[in-house]
Amino acid sequence: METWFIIVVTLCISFFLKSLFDTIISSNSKSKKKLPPGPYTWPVIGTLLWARRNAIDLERILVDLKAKYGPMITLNMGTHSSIFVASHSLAYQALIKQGSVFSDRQSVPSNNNNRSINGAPYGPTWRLLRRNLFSEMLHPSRIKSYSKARAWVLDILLNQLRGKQDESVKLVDHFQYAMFCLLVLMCFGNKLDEPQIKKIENMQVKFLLGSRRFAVLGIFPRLGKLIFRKLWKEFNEQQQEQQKTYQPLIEARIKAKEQKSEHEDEFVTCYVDTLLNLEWPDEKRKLNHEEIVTLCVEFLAAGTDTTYTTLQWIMANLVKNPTIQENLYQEIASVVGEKKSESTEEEVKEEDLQKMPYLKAVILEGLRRHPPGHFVIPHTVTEEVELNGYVIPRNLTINFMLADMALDPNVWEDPLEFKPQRFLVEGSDEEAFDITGSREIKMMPFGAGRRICPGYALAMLHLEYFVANLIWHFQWNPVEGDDVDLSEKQEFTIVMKNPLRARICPRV
Ligand code: HEM
Repeated sequence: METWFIIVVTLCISFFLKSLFDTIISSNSKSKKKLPPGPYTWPVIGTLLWARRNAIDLERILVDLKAKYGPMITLNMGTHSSIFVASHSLAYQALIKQGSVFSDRQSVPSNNNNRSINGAPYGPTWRLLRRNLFSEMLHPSRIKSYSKARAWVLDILLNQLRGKQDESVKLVDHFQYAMFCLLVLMCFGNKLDEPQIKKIENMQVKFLLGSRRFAVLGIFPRLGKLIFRKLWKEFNEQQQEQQKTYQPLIEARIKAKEQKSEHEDEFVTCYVDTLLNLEWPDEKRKLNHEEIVTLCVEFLAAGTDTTYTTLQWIMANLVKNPTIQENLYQEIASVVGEKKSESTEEEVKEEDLQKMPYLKAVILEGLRRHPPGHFVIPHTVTEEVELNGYVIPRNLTINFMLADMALDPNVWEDPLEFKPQRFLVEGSDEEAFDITGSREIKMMPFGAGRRICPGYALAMLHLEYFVANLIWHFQWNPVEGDDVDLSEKQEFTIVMKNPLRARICPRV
């Protein structure tokens, strides 16, 4: 018999058994309550159909299903079933009120026991790694210690853009390069040259684009190694390439730390330093270099793509809406004055950003209208639990439709419009918008609750700093005859289908 035929039959049988197993587990749940409603999907056919869909298709289907079934929907996607939540108040009940139950993760394909922050189950490994990132690298004082690094990267970006003044520039490439320069420095403590940054950029982008295909390896970890041999090989090769690239940077950092006393004033702690100090309490040993590389890959992936994608969406809206751009420029100029010379070293300083409520409103509106991820990373529950009268079993993933929530006309007036002023509370002492959702969830571009993005404050700072400076240094105009197109496309995040091009004109 042909090998491919055996593989297809094995695959179909295993998917069928897995679906059956899920159904049995769900129907055997301790509670007599039902799963949230949803359409019936044939196990094998369903698998083949779902395999072809991306997040944008999935979201469109879910929006239609929401109209029919309500704000909680169960979808059998062939290989697994998932529950989707499309309501602010239910997201609040789950992620904030019952946060400890709703913060687990399903295991993903991994050679390292899920020892990354986003992949680790809710427990001691996750707590250790997340606390290290949050209290070491993302502590406000550490974030501040990188202000010189941000000024260095801004200078690189402004010089690149000045060189392109009369062209219609494809901006996202420059935003991407800038974010990599910054995050690589924060990660490895070293200002790398352009070819090195480009190499890392390409490797990380390849890894992120592959991650959707690699997800299938986690569904049947053992059988998957046999069935998807080529994919496993590719996955392993990518991991080896990462090791080969990052290992020398880690070693260089260890050396630099040994010589630290010679350059004490210039020494700023980087992510690798914090990881080299960390110890697994259960095994009483330090992290090995392979484990450190995994965490560096995560740091770069989480901190670059999301931010430069959002930066592009925000700048696109400012090109499309000249009045909003002008209002923003007026606010910036009222705080720091007009730009006086051509120098790219002049900057809107970080401490000035606090005095710019309209800038903050522009960034929040960008995150509402164009969150880079339309769903959170799938959660699971630590124990079977009920939500809104339905059962959430342990073996199913639960996801939150954050982009859809941000367009709910019951919460947001004219939800499709880009209106930063909706975030301004004029003449009121009311606190600024709470992006963490700890009091109420109206939108959640960073997630909410215990798994909320730990990098949200850093991301907000990066967006505010770069948008303010890009608007203060240049006027941004549409390219003649080329209307800014806000259509979406899925890559790792949801990006502009037709990347932004603009004519940029220095203010001085
Ligand atoms: C505009 C920028 C960003 C957006 C919109 C964003 C959004 C998100 C979202 C939606 C999640 C999933 C939350 C969940 O599963 O419930 C997440 C997780 C995460 N993000 Fe971000 N993020 C951004 C920037 C960053 C930055 C700058 C870093 C760090 C340098 C970072 C590190 C992480 C990590 C480590 C996780 C996993 C958290 C966990 O599982 O406990 N992110 N982010």
